[in-house]
Amino acid sequence: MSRPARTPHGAFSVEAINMTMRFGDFTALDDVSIKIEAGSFHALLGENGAGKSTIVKAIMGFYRATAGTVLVAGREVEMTDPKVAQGLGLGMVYQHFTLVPSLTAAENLVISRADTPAVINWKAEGAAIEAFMARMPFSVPLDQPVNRLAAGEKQKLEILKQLYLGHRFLILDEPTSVLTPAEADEVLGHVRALTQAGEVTVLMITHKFREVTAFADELTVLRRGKRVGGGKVSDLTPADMASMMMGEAPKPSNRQRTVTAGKVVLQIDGVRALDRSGLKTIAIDGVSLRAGEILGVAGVSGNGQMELMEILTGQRQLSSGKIILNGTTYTATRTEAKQHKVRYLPEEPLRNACAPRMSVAENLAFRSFDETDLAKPAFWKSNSAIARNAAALIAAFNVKTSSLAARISSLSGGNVQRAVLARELTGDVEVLIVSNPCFGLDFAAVSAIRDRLVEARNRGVAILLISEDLDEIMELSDRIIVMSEGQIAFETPIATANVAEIGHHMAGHA
Ligand SMILES: Nc1ncnc2c1ncn2[C@@H]1O[C@H](COP(=O)(O)OP(=O)(O)OP(=O)(O)O)[C@@H](O)[C@H]1O
Repeated sequence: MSRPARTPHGAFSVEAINMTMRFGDFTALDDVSIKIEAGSFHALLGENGAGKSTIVKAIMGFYRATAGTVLVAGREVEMTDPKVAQGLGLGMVYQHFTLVPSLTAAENLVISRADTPAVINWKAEGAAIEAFMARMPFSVPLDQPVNRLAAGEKQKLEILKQLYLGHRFLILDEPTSVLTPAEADEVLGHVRALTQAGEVTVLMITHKFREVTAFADELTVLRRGKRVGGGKVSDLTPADMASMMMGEAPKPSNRQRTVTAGKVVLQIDGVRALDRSGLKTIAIDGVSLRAGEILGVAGVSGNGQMELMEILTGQRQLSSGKIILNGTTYTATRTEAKQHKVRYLPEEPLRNACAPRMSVAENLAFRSFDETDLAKPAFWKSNSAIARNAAALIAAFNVKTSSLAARISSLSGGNVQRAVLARELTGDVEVLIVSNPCFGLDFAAVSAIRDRLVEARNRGVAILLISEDLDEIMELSDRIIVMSEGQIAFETPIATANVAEIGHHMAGHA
C-alpha cells in the first residue's frame, strides 16, 4: 500500500478510482478516476449534467457509488456516510451560504462543531476562535451578525468554518457564484495561498475558465459521466478546456439586433414597497420597458432586485404606486399575466417555477403547474400530446434528461433552467421578466439561453433582464438601469454604457 500523502501542514490527497454511479438504467458516472494531490488546487469542469455533483457526492458519502474506491491520504475508505468523510477531514463549501444569518461569525463557528456543549462557555470559545484566526491568512469581522456581512465575507467565513472544523480537503461547489468579480478574486486568492502553504487540498467545481486559469493547478473534465480529459492548467488554454467539455469547438453565436424598440409596454412609477427585512422601502420610479428591447437591471445582489421581481410577479404588496401594462393597471394575477402574455423566468426555477415531483414532460406541459386544475384529468390534453410537446422542446432546447418520465428534480441545475425557459418561451409571449437566467450554467448553456433571449427580443418581446452578472447585462441589454439601495440609481443606453460608471453606481456612489 502507498504511503499516506499528507503535507507537513496537514493537507492530504484524495483519489476516486473507477467510480460508477447508476440511477436505475441511467449511468450518471461511468468508471471515472480522479486524483487530487495533497496541497493542490484542482478544478472540476463539465457541462451541466456531466456528473460533477455526482462524483463529489460519492466522494463525500452522500451517495453510495455503484462501484469504485475512494482513497483518503492513500488509504482506502468506505464512504458510507457524510459523517465518515467529515471525520476524515473532508468538507464542502457551497455556492449558497449555510451560515445562520442572525448569529455573529464567531457564534456560527462555535455552533458548527458537532461537539458544541449544551452550555457554551463563550469566553473560552472566544479565546479559542481568536487563537484560530491568528493562524489564518485572512479574517472576517467576528462580532457582527452574518446578515450584515458582504457576500465575499460570508464566503470567506464558510471557508474558515471548514478549517476551524479541522477539514483539510475542501470541495468548493461554484463558490464564487454570488460574489462580485473582485470578491471572487480575493476569496480564490486566499484559497490558493492556503493550498500553496500545504494547509489544505481543494477540489473546485466551476464553470468559469478565468478562475481555473488564474487559480487552479490541475483540472479534470467530465462529459456525459465520463472523464474526457485533464492535466496541468498551465498546459491548457480555455479553448482546449471548452472543446474537452463539449467534444467540439463551441459555435460562435450571432446576436445581431434585427428590430427597433417599439411602444412602451410596461411602466413602473411611484411604486413603493417594503424590502425583505421589512425595514427599508423599495422605491421604483421612471422605469419603462418597450417592445423589442432588453432592459438590463444591474446591481450587486441584495439591492432590491429580488423585491422588484416579487413586485412584478405579484408576490410583494405595494404600499403605493402601480404597475402599468399596455396602458392598464397590472397586479400580476394569473388572469392578467395570461391576458397580457407575460412570462417569468425566476431564480431557482426548480423551486419557483416547477412541480419538482412531477415529470419533465408534465413540467414542460403545464405553465400553471401550481393551479389546482392540474389534479383534474379534464385539464390534460392527452398523454401522447404531452409527450410529443415535451420531446420537441427537449430537442429544441437541448435539455439532457434520462427520459421524459424522469422527475424534473433529477435533472442537473442547468437542465432545469433550460426546461423552464423552453416552456416559457413557447407560444405567444409579449413580456418576459427574467432573473439571473444563467446562474450556475456552463458556457454552452449560457450561450444557448442568451441566444434565446436575443431571438425573443428580435421577435418583438419586451424583456426585463434582472442580473447580477454585469458582463451579461452588457452583452444583452439595449438599455441599462442600475439598482442600488432599493432604488433606480442610474440609466444609460447601451451605446454609451461604461462599465466603470455603472460599477460606480452599483457600489452606491451617486
Ligand atoms: N438522484 C438522481 N436520480 C436520477 N438521475 C440523477 C440523480 N442525480 C443526478 N442525476 C442525473 O445524473 C446526471 C449528472 O448530474 P450531476 O448533478 O452530477 O451533473 P453536474 O455536472 O453537477 O451538472 P450541473 O453543472 O448542472 O450542476 C444528470 O443527467 C442528472 O439528471
